[in-house]
Amino acid sequence: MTMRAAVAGASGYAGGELLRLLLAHPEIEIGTLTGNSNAGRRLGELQPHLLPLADRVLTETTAEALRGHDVVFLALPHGQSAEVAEQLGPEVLVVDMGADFRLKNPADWERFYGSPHAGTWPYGLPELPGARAALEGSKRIAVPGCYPTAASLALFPAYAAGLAEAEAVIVAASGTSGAGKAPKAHLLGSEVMGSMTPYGVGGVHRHTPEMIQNLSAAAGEPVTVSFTPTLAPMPRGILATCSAKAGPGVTAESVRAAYEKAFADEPFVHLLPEGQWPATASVYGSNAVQVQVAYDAAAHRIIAVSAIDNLTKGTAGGAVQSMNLALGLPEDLGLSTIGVAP
Ligand SMILES: NC(=O)C1=CN([C@@H]2O[C@H](COP(=O)(O)OP(=O)(O)OC[C@H]3O[C@@H](n4cnc5c(N)ncnc54)[C@H](OP(=O)(O)O)[C@@H]3O)[C@@H](O)[C@H]2O)C=CC1
Ligand SMILES: CC(=O)N[C@@H](CCC(=O)OP(=O)(O)O)C(=O)O
Repeated sequence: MTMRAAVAGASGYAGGELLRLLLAHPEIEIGTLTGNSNAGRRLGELQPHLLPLADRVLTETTAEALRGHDVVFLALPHGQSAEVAEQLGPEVLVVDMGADFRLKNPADWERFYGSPHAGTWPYGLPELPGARAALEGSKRIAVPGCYPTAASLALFPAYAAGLAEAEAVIVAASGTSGAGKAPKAHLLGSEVMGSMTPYGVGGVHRHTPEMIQNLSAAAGEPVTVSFTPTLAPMPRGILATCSAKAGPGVTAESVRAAYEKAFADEPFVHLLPEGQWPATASVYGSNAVQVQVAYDAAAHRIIAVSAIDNLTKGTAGGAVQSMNLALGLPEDLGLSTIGVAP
C-alpha cells in the first residue's frame, strides 16, 4: 500500500536530496512540502533538478500542514524539529534529519548545541550493532550526522571485534553541501575552490559526541575521539580517514577478518578488495559506502577509510533506508548503489 510522505525543509539541500530519492521510491507518494523563507514559492525555482515536482508550492512549516501523512521527514536546522515533532501523533512515522534526537546524554547536547535536550530516538544507522532491531517498527527515527555516518562505519568493526584501543583519531574532508544552502562567509566560491582548510578543530565540532556515542557502544567501553573536519572544494562527498592504536596481538589478517565479517551481509557497505581505496567520486549520488582498512605494523595502528555521499548515505539515503526498516519494507527499496562517473 502506497504511503504519503510530507517533507519539511523541502527547499534545502537535505530536503532536495530526499525528494530525489522519494520520487524513485515505489511505495511513497509525495505529499505536503514546506519551507521557511521560501514558503509560497514553486519548488521548480528552488530545486530545478526535481522536474516532476516543479509546480509544487511550498507551504509554511507548521504541524497542521504536516498532519495527515503516514511519514513526516524533518529536514530543518538544529533545534527546529522538536517543537513540530511533539505536535505530530504517535501513529505518524517522524524521521528527523537534524540533530535534535541523536544524542543520548543531555549534557553532551547542551554543551555542543547550547539548548535544552529534546530527547533520544532510535538512531538511523542500521549497520551499527543492534541498530536494526531498534528501527524495525519504530515511529521515530533520528538520522545521524554525515561525518558520524562516515566515521562510525569506518571504525566500528575494529571496536566491535575488540581490536582497537579506545582512542580514535578521525580526519574527514567534506564537500560544501554539508554546510547547507544558506550563504556562509567561509563558503564563498572564490575561497573554497582550489583550496582545503580545516574547521571546528580541537574537539569542538558538534559531531564529536555522536562519534563517541557510536564507537563507545561498539567497544563496550568509553572511546575518546579526536575529530578534525576539513572543507573540500567539491559539492558532495565525505572521505573519512580514521585510525586507532591496535590492541595486543592484532595482525593484518585479524583486522581484515573483522571487517569482512562486519560487512558481509550489508547491502550498502562495500569493503573494497585489498589495495583499492575509497573515493568520493565512486559514491556520488548513491547510498553506497566504500570502506578499506589496513594495519600499519610499524606504527601498530589500524587505518580505516570510508567514502560516502554526505547528502545520500550521509542524510537522505540513510533516512530512506531507516524509513524502510521502520515500515517493514525491504531495506534497500528505492535506494541505489549505482554512482555517477566520471
Ligand atoms: N547538508 C548535509 O550534508 C546534511 C544535513 N543534515 C541536516 O539536515 C537539516 C537540513 O540541512 P540542509 O538541508 O543542509 O540545510 P539548508 O540550509 O540547505 O536547508 C534548511 C531548510 O530548513 C528550512 N528552515 C530554515 N530555517 C527554518 C526555521 N526557522 N523553521 C523551519 N524551517 C527552517 C529552510 O527553508 P527556507 O529555505 O525556505 O528558508 C530549508 O528548507 C539540518 O538539520 C542538517 O543538520 C544532516 C546531515 C547532512
Ligand atoms: C561541510 C560542513 O559544514 N558540514 C557540516 C556537517 C553537516 C551535517 O551532517 O551535519 P548535521 O546534520 O549535524 O548538521 C558541519 O560541519 O557543520
